Amino acid sequence: MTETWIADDDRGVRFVLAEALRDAGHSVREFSTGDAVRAALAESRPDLLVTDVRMPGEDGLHLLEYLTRRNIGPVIVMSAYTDVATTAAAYRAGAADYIAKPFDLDLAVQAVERALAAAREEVVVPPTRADTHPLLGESAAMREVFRLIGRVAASDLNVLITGETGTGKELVARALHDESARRGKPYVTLNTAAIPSDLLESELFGHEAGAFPGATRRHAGRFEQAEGGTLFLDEIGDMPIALQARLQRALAGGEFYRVGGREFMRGDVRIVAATQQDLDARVTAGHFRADLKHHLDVARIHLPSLRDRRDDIPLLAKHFLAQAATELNLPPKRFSRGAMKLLEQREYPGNVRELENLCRRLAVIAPAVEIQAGDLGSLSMGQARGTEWTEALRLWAQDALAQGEPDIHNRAREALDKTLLQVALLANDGHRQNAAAALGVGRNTLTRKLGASRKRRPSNG
Ligand SMILES: Nc1ncnc2c1ncn2[C@@H]1O[C@H](COP(=O)(O)OP(=O)(O)OP(=O)(O)O)[C@@H](O)[C@H]1O
Repeated sequence: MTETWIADDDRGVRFVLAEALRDAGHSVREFSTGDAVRAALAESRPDLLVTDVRMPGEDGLHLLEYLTRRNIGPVIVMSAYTDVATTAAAYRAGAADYIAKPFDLDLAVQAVERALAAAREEVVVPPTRADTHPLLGESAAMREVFRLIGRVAASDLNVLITGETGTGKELVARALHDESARRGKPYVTLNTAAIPSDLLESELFGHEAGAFPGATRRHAGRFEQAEGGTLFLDEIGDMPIALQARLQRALAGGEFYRVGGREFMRGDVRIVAATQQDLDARVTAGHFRADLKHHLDVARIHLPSLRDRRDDIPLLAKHFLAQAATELNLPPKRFSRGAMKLLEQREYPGNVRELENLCRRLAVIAPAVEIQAGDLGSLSMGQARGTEWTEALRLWAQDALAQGEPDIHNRAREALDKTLLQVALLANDGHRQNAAAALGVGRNTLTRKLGASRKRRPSNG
């Protein structure tokens, strides 16, 4: 039987709503304050809570926040205050529905049934594997990573994920959570490098109202939000040393307190941390606490760079190209042999992320169904990475010659002119004189070339 709790200081409201819900087959418990609900939560959990907003002691919105953070619910808020601020605050805090008082009993019971049905649906529909595990790879190095994920996920150990930028550390963290017993509980992330250091502490541990200027309300930190689940700390190597000390104490003692707070909080959170930096070297240099590293680095998963697993490039490239076509609603494309060869040889300082971005751009920019090495070349030029574009040009020419295409030199020159002109005009807001100066050619030359590429276009297309 569904257990529904009602919190309202108005006895009359509690009574009629409880009776209506019992008639509808619910087991109902009634509470006159938010504090009483909190106390009862120590022993059991409701399937659903209906709560008033204004009650003596803890109000309904705080109660709602408390339950949402712990994944208890759904919660329906009812109130005589139907102003936008109160209603919006309730939804923002995770309310499943908002009932205005006085209410129609039948409609209230329907709202309860609806919220319960939606919550059941959320639990029943399992995410497909494709959604949760987009981690691809066939290379020996990646197969070893998959094996490690499987083994480590089943344990409850803290994990340190290492690897260069864009190698998939975040995907691995997510996979560790999804494959663990904590799946279904919160997965919360905090990027240490993306948040100003003076805000990091309250982001991580939360703060009490009035803890510092601007802290108007109590705020739950990521630690609390992740209760029962996984907390992913990205770029942990950048964490300021003072905060490292606090994190270390929280991990060692299993306890922490909010900024400006006195009450110790106990947390059951698994920590997965990631870094692109050599954490051992940072410890030696005195930038990272050895004891904290010891707590985070219980199990380690290292992600190889893309240059160390080039045999994964075709699989990844085809996947990203198809994905971009679907997402951007474009016709599907494929790589020519020359283009794929170039992709496999190219350098990727940004690793898989760079390959992904490149494939997305090709999905948009390449003119034909089959992507040629030349299409890649025109992208590489803009990246100004050494002689990469001449390499692309070389492969394009090889491709074109092998297929017996005529007039190669003219086409290459035209492509070169057109690309340079477009880039220069774009960079100079269409101002021809400035564009010409930037390219190091006279204005007349630019005008002639512009005219030439315009004139040639109809006969080409
Ligand atoms: N093995 C993989 N299979 C499919 N996609 C991948 C793989 N590895 C990385 N990606 C994709 O590459 C991009 C970068 O991955 P992710 O953000 O996980 O890297 P990261 O190592 O956390 O990077 P950073 O250190 O810069 O934060 C994402 O879009 C991700 O989906």
